[in-house]
Amino acid sequence: MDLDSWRALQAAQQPEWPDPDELEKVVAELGGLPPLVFAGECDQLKDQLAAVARGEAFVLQGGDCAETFTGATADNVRNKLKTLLQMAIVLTYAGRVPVVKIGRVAGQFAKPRSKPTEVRDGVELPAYRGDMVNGFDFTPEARRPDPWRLLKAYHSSAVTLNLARAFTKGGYADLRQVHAWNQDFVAGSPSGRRYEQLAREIDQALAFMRACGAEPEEFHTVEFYSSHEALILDYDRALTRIDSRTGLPYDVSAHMVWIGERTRQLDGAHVDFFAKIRNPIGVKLGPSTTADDALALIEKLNPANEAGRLTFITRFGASKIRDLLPGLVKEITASGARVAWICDPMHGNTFETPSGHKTRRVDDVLDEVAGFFEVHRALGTHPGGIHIEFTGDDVTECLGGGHEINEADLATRYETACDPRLNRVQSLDLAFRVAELYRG
Ligand SMILES: O=C[C@H](O)[C@H](O)COP(=O)(O)O
Ligand SMILES: C=C(OP(=O)(O)O)C(=O)O
Repeated sequence: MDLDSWRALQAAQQPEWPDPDELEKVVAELGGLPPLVFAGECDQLKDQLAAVARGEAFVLQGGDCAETFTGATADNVRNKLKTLLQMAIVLTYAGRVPVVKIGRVAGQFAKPRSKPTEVRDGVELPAYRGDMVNGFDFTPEARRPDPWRLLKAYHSSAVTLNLARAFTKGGYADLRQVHAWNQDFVAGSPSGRRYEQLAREIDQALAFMRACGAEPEEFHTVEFYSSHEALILDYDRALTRIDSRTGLPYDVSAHMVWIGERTRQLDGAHVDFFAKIRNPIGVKLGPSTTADDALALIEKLNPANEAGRLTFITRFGASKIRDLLPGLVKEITASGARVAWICDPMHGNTFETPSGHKTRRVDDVLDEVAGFFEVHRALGTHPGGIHIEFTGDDVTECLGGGHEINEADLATRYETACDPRLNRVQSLDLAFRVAELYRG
């Protein structure tokens, strides 16, 4: 199998590295570094995603739009996990469904952009493409792509994943901590109070289980998986290893990787590379996707029709999902293809305010999710999960939600390096809404 056949194809959204020799050195170094995840863990996630495709579990996938090197701190990682755990417990308890927890973490350092350059006050510089490629500051030095950043992305991913593993396996994710996840600014919000009630019910259920002598391992730790958009192919190729058990290639930079809306060209480099690796993979599908496009992607990426291998992450926008999703789901279901369907209610709902802030309305996010459930319920197919951009902090990047953030508030704590994220209260609101939709 030629793992490098993608090199002969058109690869969209790649940086123009100024010095190919430097890139070669970095890639050689990355190639000798240990895996961040094990192939067996990727297989385990694939099995869980197969359950999602069968309608037996639900995916909660989320994290920053763009992770940053300076953001890889204990507080940040803990706050993100706390949010994810709170959302997952709401979905599990109120939605009555097993939740597969996947972070957009430990590798989400590269961004596709609509325009290759950015202009400010008449000065034009390369667009920021994520910390893996260049710096956020608007200076020629920062915006120059630097291949040594690939190595920094690896180390930052390792640090983040190490923390995430420690938090999820070392007691923090224990169900007895269910109240601790609800502290600070989130606790006083309506969803925070609703959560507290739910946590009390969980306490009682746990006490009852303990009294019965039952205390399964699952109550003390959670399975948590990493994922990112595998955009910069030099990075993901350098971290692809042959699994000693099976002799098959896995991208060991994350458990799951996905192809973005801007790089899913059927004859492009990304699809070719993804066809070779054995991880569970996702493909983002935007409003221009036809059923034929999706069927051709299935043929290339999952010819064996293995459940759990391929997840479609739709991101149509609230105003389009009810018109565009049914045709796609109908034809793909009729073809017999086994895919999991996940809704990304963020990327089709972005707009810019007159103040120049990229934002999203929480109402649009909720509406797209509602549309996703309506379409799948009407067709008898499984609404398999959500894919969101969120943070564990009290940021003001999306409009509306529990604390009613309005346009004038956006500048207060607008901290994203790329697209606007839900804050923790908004994320919790969403989790309650999704749980209702799931049970309904
Ligand atoms: O996160 C997604 C994309 O990278 C992002 O939406 C592109 O943003 P842009 O239109 O500002 O380039
Ligand atoms: C770029 C992203 O999304 P999309 O490919 O759907 O635009 C993303 O999820 O970061």
